[in-house]
Amino acid sequence: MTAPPTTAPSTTAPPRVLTVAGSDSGGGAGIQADLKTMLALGTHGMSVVTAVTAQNSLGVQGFWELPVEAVRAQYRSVVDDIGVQAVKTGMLASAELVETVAELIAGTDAPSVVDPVGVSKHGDSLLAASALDSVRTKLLPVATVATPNLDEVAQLTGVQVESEEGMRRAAAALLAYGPRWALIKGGHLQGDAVDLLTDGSDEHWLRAPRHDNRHTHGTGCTLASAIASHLARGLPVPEAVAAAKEYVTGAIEAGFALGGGIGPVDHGWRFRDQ
Ligand SMILES: Nc1ncnc2c1ncn2[C@@H]1O[C@H](COP(=O)(O)OP(=O)(O)O)[C@@H](O)[C@H]1O
Ligand SMILES: Cc1ncc(COP(=O)(O)OP(=O)(O)O)c(N)n1
Repeated sequence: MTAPPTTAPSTTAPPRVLTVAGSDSGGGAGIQADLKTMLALGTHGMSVVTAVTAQNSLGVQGFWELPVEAVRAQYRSVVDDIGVQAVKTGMLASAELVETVAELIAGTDAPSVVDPVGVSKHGDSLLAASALDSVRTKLLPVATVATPNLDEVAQLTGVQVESEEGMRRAAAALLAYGPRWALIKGGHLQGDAVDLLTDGSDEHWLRAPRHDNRHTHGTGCTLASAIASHLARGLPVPEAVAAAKEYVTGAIEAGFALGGGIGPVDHGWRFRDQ
């Protein structure tokens, strides 16, 4: 009789991506959006939960932060054993959590996508005002790509954007805090959905048709996780961002109604029947 194999035959593991973010009970944004995006893009998603929100299509009804030790322990569990090829951050809630996560990322040898989540689409604050300075001085300096929307970049830099030229000024102001690349998302402007990616010398304008669909909950989380997924697959930043933009544009076009308010983008749009 032959002995059973001691290990199962293994297939190659997909690239590993870690999201450090808040949970969205409604499943459209936060950790849930990140993990769905990672799966859709062929990567193995892992999570460090920073806060738990009670959230649905109508807004955020409440949130609870996790203790710093719980965030640190989740991060160490994943990174020390499994390892990561890219990290994405989202809702970090407080100055203490921002500083902890910045320190953890600084000690990790992987590219990072920092989505400096401030306020949800419904206007609910997800980051304490007292944490803004920690985002500027601790988190942005360790980011490979920082992906603020227009409200977030205005809060962080003081630059109010009303035009594509304004996006250039906002990107320059953001880069002064130290991220390698700035991706300024113009989703809240009129006309085409135009984003600017720049490292201060290279400039890439990403343009997509605006989809007139109110079900856009989770756009920012989805874009940032898609960028992290493509970075983990080994794409350079401009290519990773272009591929992520294509994915989020399809997800927005396919966004669907759920509940009585703003429904989610469709993370599975590429798998649906035509
Ligand atoms: N209605 C839309 N149609 C197509 N693309 C959009 C639309 N709204 C936002 N986008 C794009 O979605 C991505 C996320 O942007 P945005 O919605 O501004 O982020 P956030 O969720 O952080 O506010 C960007 O690439 C932006 O250009
Ligand atoms: C838990 C949690 N994290 C982040 C957000 C913001 O997500 P975003 O992708 O910017 O989408 P909108 O909320 O603006 O639609 C969130 N709502 N919840």
